[in-house]
Amino acid sequence: MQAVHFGAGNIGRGFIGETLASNGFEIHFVDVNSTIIDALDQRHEYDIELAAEGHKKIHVANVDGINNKDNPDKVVAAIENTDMVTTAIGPKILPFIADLIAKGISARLANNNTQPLDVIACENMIGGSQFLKGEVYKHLNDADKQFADEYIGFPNAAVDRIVPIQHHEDPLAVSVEPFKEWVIDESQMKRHDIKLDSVVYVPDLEPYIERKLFSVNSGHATVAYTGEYLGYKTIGDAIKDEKVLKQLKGALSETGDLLIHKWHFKPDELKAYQEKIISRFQNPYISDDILRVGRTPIRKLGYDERFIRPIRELKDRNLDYSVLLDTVGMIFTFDEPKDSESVELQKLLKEKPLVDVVKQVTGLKDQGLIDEVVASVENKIKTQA
Ligand SMILES: NC(=O)c1ccc[n+]([C@@H]2O[C@H](COP(=O)([O-])OP(=O)(O)OC[C@H]3O[C@@H](n4cnc5c(N)ncnc54)[C@H](O)[C@@H]3O)[C@@H](O)[C@H]2O)c1
Ligand SMILES: O=P(O)(O)OC[C@@H](O)[C@@H](O)[C@H](O)[C@H](O)CO
Repeated sequence: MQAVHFGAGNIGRGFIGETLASNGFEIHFVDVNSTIIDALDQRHEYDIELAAEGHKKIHVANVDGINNKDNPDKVVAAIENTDMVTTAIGPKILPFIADLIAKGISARLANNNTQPLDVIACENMIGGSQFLKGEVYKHLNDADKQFADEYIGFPNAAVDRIVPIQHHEDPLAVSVEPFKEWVIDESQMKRHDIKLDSVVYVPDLEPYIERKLFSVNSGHATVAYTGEYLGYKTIGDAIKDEKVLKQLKGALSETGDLLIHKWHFKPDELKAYQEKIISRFQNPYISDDILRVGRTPIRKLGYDERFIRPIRELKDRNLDYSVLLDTVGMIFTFDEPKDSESVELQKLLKEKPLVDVVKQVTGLKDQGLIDEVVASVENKIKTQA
């Protein structure tokens, strides 16, 4: 079995690569980072280390690397014959790889390759694979689209494993937390004979992706933005501060209420899930930078993202969202010169009235909520000064 995986970064090598390799796949990693791609192509193997007592090593073999900037035709040829396509490159990058996937689909039609294929976006976003499908279809003609409708699936997925930015001499080495969870929407698949061991297949992904995004990611981001606001640099240091832990627990309590009301998760099971998440953030074997977890704040302030969506949906149900709103105020103070979206957000705040920036980045139309976000930001700017 062959897989083409876009994004040989932290989660790509540290989780998707591990899972595909342990299921017997030969993996063609596609990336624009020539250091990583050259090393994969020369060595055909790498090691993952578990960030836990014992530091267990997992060996991944049968891999190579293709640089899509230098060798786009090689990527298309790989897709033409592959059994699976996966991505972990970041939601905003998906549109930039869509044309290559489209060319791969056209090549399958030209060669009459009617073996069904699933393209699975493993990104932190709701509806990631279906979003990618929309981008891919922009590059297909009518015949290609008809072929893709029949043979190419874009099943949404949720992936969960904390993989911080890596600092090793070996560019391929990757240290990951032991916890891992990969869930795929079975109803959107075309290639039903491939069922990966250790992956959970569900008939409807929505409850799972919302539970993941609004627990792990809303919580993680709450620690990052509260921690940064209080002057911390890492998640591990920030979460030791009682104020940060209280903010995290408050945020999880609010998103938990939403998940229970909307999806009927059992309160006891959700509580255990949340407690596990808190302990994962406290893992002493991981050093995760606030800069990474808080990265791309404009994306994280999006309408369907980890703060604004639960806030909107809690408001619709007359439930409390005060801690989430308070945290949103702190996101606007996230001032990190190394993060281009943080720089852009700070620039917007200098150039435009606050209310316009809030409307632009959150996409909110509800004037009451817009006013509440503005008040929260003003409060945070005032108390920070
Ligand atoms: N790291 C985690 O803990 C984690 C966990 C779950 C999900 N995710 C999600 O996985 C995705 C990737 O995150 P990451 O932490 O691995 O990021 P990362 O920066 O480590 O990896 C992204 C990789 O994509 C590559 N890339 C960028 N533009 C590209 C392009 N045009 N073509 C090909 N490759 C390109 C980069 O060079 C990089 O190697 C994100 O959506 C993230 O939300 C991350
Ligand atoms: O990847 P992002 O920027 O959407 O979110 C940052 C972290 O919260 C995220 O990468 C987590 O580590 C991951 O989602 C854990 O599964």
